[in-house]
Amino acid sequence: MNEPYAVEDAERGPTALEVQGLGKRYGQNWALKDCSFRLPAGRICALVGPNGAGKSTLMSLVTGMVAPTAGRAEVFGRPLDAPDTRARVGLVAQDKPLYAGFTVAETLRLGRELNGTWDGAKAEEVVAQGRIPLSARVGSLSGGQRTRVCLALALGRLPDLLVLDEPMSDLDPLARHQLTGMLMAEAAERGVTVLMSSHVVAELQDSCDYLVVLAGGGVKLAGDIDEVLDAHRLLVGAETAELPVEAEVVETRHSGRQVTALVRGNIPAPAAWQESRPTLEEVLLAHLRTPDAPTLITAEARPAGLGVAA
Ligand SMILES: Nc1ncnc2c1ncn2[C@@H]1O[C@H](COP(=O)(O)OP(=O)(O)OP(=O)(O)O)[C@@H](O)[C@H]1O
Repeated sequence: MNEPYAVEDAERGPTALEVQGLGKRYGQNWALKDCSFRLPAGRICALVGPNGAGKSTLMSLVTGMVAPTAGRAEVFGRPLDAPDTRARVGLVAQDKPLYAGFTVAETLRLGRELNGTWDGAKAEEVVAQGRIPLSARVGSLSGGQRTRVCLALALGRLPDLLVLDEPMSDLDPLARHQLTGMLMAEAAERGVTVLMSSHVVAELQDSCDYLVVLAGGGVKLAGDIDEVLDAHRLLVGAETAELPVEAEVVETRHSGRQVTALVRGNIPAPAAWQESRPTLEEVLLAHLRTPDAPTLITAEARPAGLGVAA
């Protein structure tokens, strides 16, 4: 049994993951630079960003697979090299490393032998849900079936933080639905925290309640999804309509004689504009199209080192 969460912020509750100024450079190029955010315990966090933004690099850093060039990462208040910290983290990497010559049963047995904490029934259930025979050789499995075996290995370890790099990309619709249900059950029943990357907004909308967006070399958005959406407003007006000067403009787009603006700031929309709450997809697309849009990191998502004041 793992210890209770090590860090408890009196006002913000326990923290699962905190990264501060985290960066990784390969040669002259930064794969990830100056990345700072906080992920509270028990949340299911979507990690979003354009290709090459550094999502996989961030996941490798926070699971201790790769050493940072700059900054630090803490899991449940401890550095990754502290004893037992790595054991609390489960990873399903994008390249799904498994031994092709092993059967599924042998793979799960290896999981049991390599991990102090192991729930064999849970791991077998994940495999059985996908109707994968335990006697099948891993090398003969499809990409989606291999993903499922990796998930079984990750969940069998009973991690407190589960890091999933595009886990849905090769799963069929039923398997995606099952995975979403599994993650929500793990979060509700065991308080597991999930950090999951995906390019498919619908998947994230169904399963995630927290968001981190990487773009343009840093964190652009971080926080509770509802809070992030509530901070934005979509304004639609005629080409000649002027935006309120106090509005913090994320993006404006022109189509025909109409202008659509995504803005922040709690200001009354002038009569010339029609106002609505944007969808997650509208907010994400606007930030992905506009890498220099103003950053929003909610108070809850700020690492302690940056302070909680706005
Ligand atoms: N081992 C490595 N050696 C050199 N460069 C690397 C290495 N790993 C990543 N990079 C570079 O770092 C940048 C970020 O890569 P990363 O895979 O983290 O992005 P990503 O956001 O996960 O992308 P995608 O959405 O395409 O999966 C890219 O420019 C990539 O080429």
